[in-house]
Formats: sequence, C-alpha cells, structure tokens
Amino acid sequence: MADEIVFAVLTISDTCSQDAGQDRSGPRLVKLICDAFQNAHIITAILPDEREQISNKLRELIAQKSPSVSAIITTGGTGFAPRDVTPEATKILLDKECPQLAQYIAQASLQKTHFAALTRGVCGIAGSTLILNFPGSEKAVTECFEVVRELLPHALQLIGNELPLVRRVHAELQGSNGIAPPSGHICPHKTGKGDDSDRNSPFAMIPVVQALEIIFQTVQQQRAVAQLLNEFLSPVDIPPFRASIKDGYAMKSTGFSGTKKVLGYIAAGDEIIVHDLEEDECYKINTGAPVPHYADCVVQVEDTKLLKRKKTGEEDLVEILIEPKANLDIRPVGSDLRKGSKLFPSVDHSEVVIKSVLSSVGRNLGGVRKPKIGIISTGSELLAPEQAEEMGKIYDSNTTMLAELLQYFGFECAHKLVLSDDLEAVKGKIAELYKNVDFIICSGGVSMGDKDYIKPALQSLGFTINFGRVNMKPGKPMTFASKNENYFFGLPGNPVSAFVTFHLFVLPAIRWFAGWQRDKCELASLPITLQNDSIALDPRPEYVRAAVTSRNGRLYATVNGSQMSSRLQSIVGADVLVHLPGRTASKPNAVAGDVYRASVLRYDFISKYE
Ligand SMILES: Nc1nc2c(c(=O)[nH]1)N[C@H]1C(S)=C(S)[C@@H](COP(=O)(O)OP(=O)(O)OC[C@H]3O[C@@H](n4cnc5c(N)ncnc54)[C@H](O)[C@@H]3O)O[C@H]1N2
Ligand code: MOO
Ligand SMILES: [Mg+2]
Repeated sequence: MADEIVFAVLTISDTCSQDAGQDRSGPRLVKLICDAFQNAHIITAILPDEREQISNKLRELIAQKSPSVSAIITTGGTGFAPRDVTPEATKILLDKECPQLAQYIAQASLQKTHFAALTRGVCGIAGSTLILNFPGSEKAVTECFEVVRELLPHALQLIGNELPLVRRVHAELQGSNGIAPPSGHICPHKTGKGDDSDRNSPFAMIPVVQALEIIFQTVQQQRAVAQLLNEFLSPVDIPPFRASIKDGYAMKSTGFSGTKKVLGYIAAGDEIIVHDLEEDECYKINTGAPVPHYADCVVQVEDTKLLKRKKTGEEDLVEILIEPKANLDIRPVGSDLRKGSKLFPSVDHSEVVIKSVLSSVGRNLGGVRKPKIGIISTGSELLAPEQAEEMGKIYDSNTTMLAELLQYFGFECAHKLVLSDDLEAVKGKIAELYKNVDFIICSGGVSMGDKDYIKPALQSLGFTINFGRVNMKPGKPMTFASKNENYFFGLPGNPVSAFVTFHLFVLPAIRWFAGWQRDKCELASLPITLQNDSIALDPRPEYVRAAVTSRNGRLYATVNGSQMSSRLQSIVGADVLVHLPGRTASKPNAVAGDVYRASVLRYDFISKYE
C-alpha cells in the first residue's frame, strides 16, 4: 500500500532465536511503533548474535523495494559481551553515521541508568533506510523509542521518503488530523469506514500482543488481594511452643545415654509440662507435642530400647542408645513462621495457597471482593440445552462453556443471559447488566453481519471500543470495549473462537483485575514439537488445539482434527493451544519436528506418555 511506512524490528539474541516466546523487546517495539504511526507496516525477525547473519538481514531489508523499508530498529547485541556484535554488523552497511542521534539517545538513557554507558548502539543511514540500534531489554527499548519518537517523522522525511506521506504521519503523531482511529492506533491491515461504498470493517486488525497490551493498559487493577497478601503479618508463632519433630523421648541433653526413667507420656495437644526433671528422667513424646519446659532434646524411638514396663502397662525404664544433643529434633517457637513476620513471602493468587496459609494462622480471606462477571450469549438461533430441537435453531454451547471456564480458573459467573439478535434488546440488557458487574463476557454478533449488533450497541451506550479485530485465527472479530471501570469482551460467536479468545484475552484481563502479577496473567506456555506431517499455515497466526504426548522427556503436540472455528470437537482432548505463525512465502507449512510455543489449557496437560 502506498500509504504505508515500512518498519523492520530485528530482535538480536541467541536465546530468543531459539525460543521466540522469550522475546519481549521485539513485540514491545512493534507495539510502540503501532501506537505512534497509524500507517505502519512492520516486518519482524529474530536473529542470533551472529555478525554475518545480522549484516545479511540488514542488507536484505535495505535492498527491499516497493515498498522500501524506511527504518530498521534492532534490539539486542549492543553490550560489552563477546557475542554482542550488532553495532559492528550495522556499521559496515552505513553510508552515513548519525552520531548525534546515538548520543541523544544515550544521554536520555543515562539519565535513567548509569548502565546505559555500557551500550554501544549506533545510528545511521544505509541507502534510504534509517537504522537504529537499541539495547535488548523491554525497558530500554521503551525509553529509547520515546526519545526518537518525535524525531522519526522528520528524520524519515529528510532521508528522502515521500513528503506528503511523512507530513501526514507527523500530523497524526501530533493528533492534528482530526480523524481519530477506532482503537487509537492502527496497524497495517485493510480497514474502512464500513459504509456502503467501503465494505471493510472500520476496525484495525491488530496483532495479538498489541491487543493484550491494550487490555492490560485499560483494565484497572483491584489491588485488594495483592495488598492484603503483601501486608499480612502473622498473628501467631508457628509452632507456638517448642514442638517435637519425632516420636521418641524428651530429656535433658546434659544427661548421657543409658537407662532413663519414663515419667509420663505427652501427646500432641497436651499442655506444656513446666516442672523440672532429672538428667536420668525422660518423657515419652509424640511428633507435634509440646516439649517439657526443662527438656532440650528429643531422641527418636528407633534410637532407644524399652527395658521395663510398669504393671499397669505403661513404660517405666528405657535405654537411650545415642548421646543426647541440645536441640535435637525440636522445632523452636516461631521456627516455621515468626509472629509479626510476613505471612506470604510472595503474592500467590492460588486460592488453595491463600486459604490454606491463612487457615494455618487461624484467619480467612474475609470480605475481599472477587471480580463480578456476567455472561451473555447472543443469537436468535440459540436454544437452551434442555429445549427440544427446532428447525433453523442450534443449541447454545457458549454460555455453558464460558461459565465452566470461569469456574475452572477460580472465578464465578454472577449472571447468565441469552439474547436474540435485536439491537434494542441487546442494548437494554447490556445497559442493565454492566451496572452490576465488572466484566461482561459476550459471544456472537461482533462480525460483519446485518444483525451483528454488539459494536453499535456498545457505541450507543458510550463504551469505547478499544479494539474490534485481531490478527488471529480463530477469533478475528474479537472485540474489547470499556466504559470507566466496566469492561466488555465481545467474543466471536463461533464456539471455538470464543474458547480461544477466552483463554488468550479474557482470562488474563480478569486475573489482572484481581491483582495478579502481569507475567502470571496469561496461560503458562512452553516450547513443543509438532507431530503432524504437514499443516498449511494460514495468513493469520493460528492457535490450534492439540493433545500433548510426553516421550523421552520431550513434549509433542498432535493437532486435533479439523480446526474450523465452528467445530467444538476440536477442544476435546485439547491440552494446549499451539501458536502457529502466519504463512510466509518461505514458510507456507508447519511440519513435523517444528518447535512452536504452546499455551497450556489445563493443569493435567499431558494426555499420553510413551
Ligand atoms: N463478511 C465477513 N463475515 C464474517 C467474518 C468477516 O471477517 N467478514 N468473520 C468471520 C469470523 S472469523 C467469525 S469468528 C464469525 C464471528 O461471528 P460473530 O461474532 O458475528 O457471531 P455470530 O454471527 O453471532 O455467530 C457466528 C457463528 O457462531 C454460532 N454461534 C453463535 N453463538 C453461539 C453459541 N452461544 N453457541 C453455539 N454457537 C453459536 C452461530 O450460530 C454462527 O454459526 O463471523 C464470520 N463472518
Ligand atoms: O476468526 Mo473466526 O474466529 O475464524 O472463526
Ligand atoms: Mg455474525
């Protein structure tokens, strides 16, 4: 497209080149560019810290014509380590160095951290392409981009890009063109106004990482639980008394081994014995029972021999076979947890953990508020599962699926609604519901049909549509909207699309709202080896449902049959969502042996061991 400005983001890292999921600074840069330039087209690549490979890739990008690449930003490989060679690989291609620009970035970075002195990134021009070397961390690329953001339009203009285009870019950057994009920032794909002359969706199709970023920026965290866990000080010592670690005999360590008289028997729950005992006396004691005040050692039963019982059957004399040592097998007061110390060493949102640990100090979570969530399924074709079959109708699976998913992940559904495709009814019910909940998870009615009323309903209720399409399969019309502290997820109606988008977007949003740490909000993910012979890649990145086999310590994924977004059977036996990349000319198919990242859908995610 003539209107596009082409950027390339090159992540340079040995680690990320082996496992793209580790790359944080590359996706961050993509997001920053998308935010700053409405008409950016972004090429991305990940390379190892290999000088020749980096130079070759840069050379290829610089030589690219129609459209030519306006700017390349590299991230990584600028430090002092032996394998940091990005500046060297860049320099040999530059026609002109731009030392002032490099210095300007360095100066700004130095104000944030002295460690900025340890990066060696260069800036320069090769042909008509601007190249900037940024360091390899997410924080650093954010700071560096902030520095060059304002300068880039001018810089690109001066390098020789089309003048009107750059002027427009600049106007957009300043927000002076008067046309606000629906989501605030738009990436490449075809968008239109959606009127009769332009039949494309008016919503930009944004990358998954950007959609997630928007969600995290929009949803306000309720810090109540995190704060409570962070600040909770233990009201008690554990153990509250010196407790025996073994079943054995409590005695004075100053006495020796040999015969001792058994004064009595102390069980867990008994009171602490406070009177003195002789060195040749002892008490029989159980694990967890209080050690007598004047005893300082427990000898386990295995290291003793019973010599004599009383007529009543109780033990009378015992031989201690080892030398008693002070503090042997005694847990001192507060040795597991000291009164007044932090109960939770880190914030862990597992209810199992929170409730168990609180109960160990005699407390519970009290009145902490959980996110309130409502579920809506839309569609005039929907029948409740208990209804009789009817011509033209189908059974509603999404209401049940979404409510069960919430429950599986420890959240609750407060309200369930099934609505017909009727604009006024949809509007009215959303208006009622959103006042009573934090989140609405709706399915259906978000695509291009005449009866897809969700987006218009939201707009007329004053919601901001933060995004209305995502470059993914399934889930393209995925919609996220917000109004103050109310959040609306418009999941596509196809059941599998709803399933995938719940896991990728809704769950992280709810966890974030509930105060979870950012890194823990998304599903856990791991690298997995594909077993299927060959799968044709879609132009959109695809999230395929697959079963996991463990073989010789390695995990393999088998994709579950047809991946049509209407075919709910693909979730049967689905342990993971394998992230297949979008098709490229050089990689049209995914083949057996390819390694991809996979999001783990369930706790028991290995179906088969071979
Ligand atoms: N012209 C275009 N048409 C469509 C596009 C597009 O880009 N251009 N996107 C397609 C994609 S991708 C998807 S996904 C769907 C999303 O559709 P909607 O969100 O508008 O959902 P509906 O039209 O209401 O329903 C789609 C499909 O799903 C069935 N459905 C809906 N709700 C349920 C439910 N609760 N339980 C079971 N099945 C449900 C519904 O009957 C439809 O078959 O749009 C494409 N079209
Ligand atoms: O993206 Mo739709 O969700 O393919 O079916
Ligand atoms: Mg539709």
